[in-house]
Amino acid sequence: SHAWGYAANNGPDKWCDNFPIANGPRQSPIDILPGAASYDSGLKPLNLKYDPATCLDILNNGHSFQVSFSDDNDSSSLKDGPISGTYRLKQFHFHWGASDDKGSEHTVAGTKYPAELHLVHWNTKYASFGEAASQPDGLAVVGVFLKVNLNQQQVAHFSYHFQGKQTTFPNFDPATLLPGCLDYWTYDGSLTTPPLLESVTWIVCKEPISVSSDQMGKFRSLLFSAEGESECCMMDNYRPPQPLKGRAVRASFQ
Ligand SMILES: CC[C@H](CNC(=O)c1ccc(S(N)(=O)=O)cc1)c1ccc2[nH]ccc2c1
Ligand SMILES: [Zn+2]
Repeated sequence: SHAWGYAANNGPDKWCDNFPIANGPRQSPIDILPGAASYDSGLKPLNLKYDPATCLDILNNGHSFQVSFSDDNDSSSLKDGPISGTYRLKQFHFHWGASDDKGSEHTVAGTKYPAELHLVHWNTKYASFGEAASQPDGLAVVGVFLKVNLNQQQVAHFSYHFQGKQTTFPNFDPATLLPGCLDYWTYDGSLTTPPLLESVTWIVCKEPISVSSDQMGKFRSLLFSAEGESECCMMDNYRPPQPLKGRAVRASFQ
């Protein structure tokens, strides 16, 4: 399989070599221009329902760490917002930078946040995540910006893991990662990592959540490398904004 990553030799500028859709018409992330987003009164509030009992494990997959959820029923799911039907939570993960001045994938009028959370959901009109991931309305990802609040307590205790390391992570409630205000921008986009499939309805929250600088330090202590390999800290695992190519960005708020 393709050894894509975020280094100079296998990073975002090289992904088009093995994944030509990288230059497709609905790639993500994008730079969100609030002044150019059109308020759509038809957009409903997000209806997020998460059951901590569905939280399975935490895995360092070599590109980020992801917390996976059992998705054999609707107990952790997303409805309303810009979507129709029910989308089940599959996993969440983060993207972050080597320093607090970068790390988010979406940007807001050029502003980069130190990190970005992605809550990945799939449309239950399809049989599985894998099938949904290849459909234009298959996935819905809720993006939440993280900002550093110097005396903020820990968001969650993710200690460092080698690539491939997996540990149980019982009863984590992802609702604790949501901002108080769920105003959002929405647009049609893609996965932000290979295979870059153009199957994502993006829902990016306007309000960031706060994390401690210690928490950011813990992210940066994660490793891209596997056990026994020369240690390579996991950071700057973000794709830069991609061309909008005429897409509309709608706002759920005025
Ligand atoms: C279909 C892709 C999937 C792996 N990737 C993801 O699940 C994924 C999810 C969200 C985002 S983001 N940053 O946009 O929120 C990026 C990637 C995936 C799943 C099963 C697979 N079997 C073989 C290959 C393979 C790839
Ligand atoms: Zn992501």
